[in-house]
Amino acid sequence: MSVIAAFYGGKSILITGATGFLGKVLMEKLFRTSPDLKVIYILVRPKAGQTLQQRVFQILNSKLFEKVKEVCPNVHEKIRAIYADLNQNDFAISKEDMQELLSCTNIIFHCAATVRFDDTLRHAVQLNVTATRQLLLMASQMPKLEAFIHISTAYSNCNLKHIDEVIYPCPVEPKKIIDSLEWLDDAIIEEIAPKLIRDWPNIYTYTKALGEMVVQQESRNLNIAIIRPSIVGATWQEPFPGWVDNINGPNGLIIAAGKGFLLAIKTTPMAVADLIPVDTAINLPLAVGWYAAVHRPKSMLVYHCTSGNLNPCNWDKMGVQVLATFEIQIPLERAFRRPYADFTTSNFTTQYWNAISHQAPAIIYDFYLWLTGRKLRMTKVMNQILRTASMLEYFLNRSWEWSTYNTEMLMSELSPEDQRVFNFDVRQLNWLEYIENYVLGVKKYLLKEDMAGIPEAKQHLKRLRNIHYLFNTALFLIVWRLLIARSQMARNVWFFIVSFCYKFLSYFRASSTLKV
Ligand SMILES: CCCCCCCCCCCCCCCCCCCCCCCCCC(=O)SCCNC(=O)CCNC(=O)[C@H](O)C(C)(C)COP(=O)(O)OP(=O)(O)OC[C@H]1O[C@@H](n2cnc3c(N)ncnc32)[C@H](O)[C@@H]1OP(=O)(O)O
Ligand SMILES: NC(=O)C1=CN([C@@H]2O[C@H](COP(=O)(O)OP(=O)(O)OC[C@H]3O[C@@H](n4cnc5c(N)ncnc54)[C@H](OP(=O)(O)O)[C@@H]3O)[C@@H](O)[C@H]2O)C=CC1
Repeated sequence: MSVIAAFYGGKSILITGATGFLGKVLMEKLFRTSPDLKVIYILVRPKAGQTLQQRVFQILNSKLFEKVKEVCPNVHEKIRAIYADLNQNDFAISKEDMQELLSCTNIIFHCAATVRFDDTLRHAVQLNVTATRQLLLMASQMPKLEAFIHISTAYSNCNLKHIDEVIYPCPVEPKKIIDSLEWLDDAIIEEIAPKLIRDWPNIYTYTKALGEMVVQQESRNLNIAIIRPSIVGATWQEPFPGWVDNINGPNGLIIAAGKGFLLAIKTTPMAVADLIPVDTAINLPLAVGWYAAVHRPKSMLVYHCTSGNLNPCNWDKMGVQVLATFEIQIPLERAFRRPYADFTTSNFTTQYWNAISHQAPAIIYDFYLWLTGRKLRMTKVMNQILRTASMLEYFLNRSWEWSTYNTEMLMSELSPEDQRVFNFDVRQLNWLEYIENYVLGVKKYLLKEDMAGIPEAKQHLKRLRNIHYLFNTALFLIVWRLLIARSQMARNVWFFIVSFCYKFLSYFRASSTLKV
């Protein structure tokens, strides 16, 4: 029997960000392994025309929750969606709901955040810093609270090369930033943002670092732990391999490569691709929640949830495997070109590829759409992909060392059964198999493509390959013909090649005649 699963039995658990990528997987695992838990409170806002109930209904009826419904048939009764907007004072939670949360909650998993790299400083501070402070204030009024687990990111200190499992101070106090945002207007805030974030690559990582500082400063006598996952990817094993449902992190680029939109990207091939499967990234907080509540460590512990130092994989290996899977086994439907990718570290080559292989074909394709009276779209899609690629460049061209002392220590504290049920040992991960399942998951669960369409997609790739060869041959012949017409040197080379071939063939024919 799993000690951790038993620990969550009968508990009231509060999750923020439960409608997000990590939040959904966390909720699924809790219901599947501890179906006897009392209730999961989730703080949700209405979105895209859907009420809270519709959002919860959609999540519970998704493929991800299929196994949960078998193990925990009354899952609908155990989930309590509470209206909340983390951008508002007191999260806009009603008095009655607030009372219930304060008096009943045993464990908090704080996953909500804005993960956009290009968010405004005001919004990112509000969500990643102020809301965290507000939640800690709420937590301090919860008499039954046993543990508060804060999900941060391994890149919150990506301005450093070696990162330990400690909280590093930010140059400016979070409180000062929160206070000044109250009276500064948006234009000024955006002007000072680059000066504030200094050597952080974007507002997201900077505000996550501020969020950690707030957790440290406002921890009072709470039992808190911080988890820092690196780049979170599709599920490895649970509830089934390859599940993924958003275009963040690598997902958008994987699609762009598979569809043949993206043929090159500025990447250091040997840099470590520090991916972590989402099921691993939630098993660790679940184990930490148990450990913090039961063992009550004297100080707040930080846990790195990374793969680089235990089971490294580089971008080259990852890129090659992604492309091979698309090309040979699981092509995407209606690809624009054959999946192919070049890794370049030079700015000049990147600009060249962007102009010749990305923007020019997009413009030509849009011209064709215009001629045939259809809506232009390729240039917009291509610009979006190139913008995303340039935002991710920072992470594709650097490697970090994260120490994992606390994570490994926790691993050794678990019983063999818990090590199996709440596995976060990435040393057991087979990258090639994982990437294959990941690519399959992108096709099946993210793009919702039918597997029955694979033969047709393969035929389409074959046609694209033939068009590619035909196009290259025609281009070569045209260029060569023009060169011969205009340059004496080209004519000499041509003459040399033809006479060499002729001599070689004559010699070959003569020697075979002699043998007879
Ligand atoms: C060898 C490799 C070389 C490869 C060679 C070539 C390829 C070879 C193969 C590939 C190799 C494999 C690895 C690849 C490298 C991975 C690197 C990963 C590094 C990650 C580091 C992360 C570190 C930190 C980790 C963390 O700690 S945390 C999380 C990280 N955070 C993020 O990852 C957010 C980033 N992104 C943004 O910040 C925003 O995305 C932004 C970018 C500003 C754009 O923003 P924008 O242009 O506005 O575009 P979007 O709004 O995003 O959407 C755009 C459109 O897609 C639509 N759409 C949104 N959803 C969906 C959805 N489900 N389904 C369908 N559509 C959707 C949306 O409707 C909109 O369509 P529309 O409405 O325009 O028609
Ligand atoms: N994905 C990754 O690669 C990594 C993620 N992390 C961290 O993990 C955590 C979860 O990330 P992930 O699941 O990927 O992010 P998502 O963007 O998928 O989910 C974010 C969650 O926060 C909620 N949220 C955002 N704004 C509000 C608001 N104003 N009020 C209420 N809820 C809000 C969203 O709700 P709604 O659905 O309504 O928008 C959603 O549930 C974050 O803290 C992130 O920093 C760390 C490392 C890597």
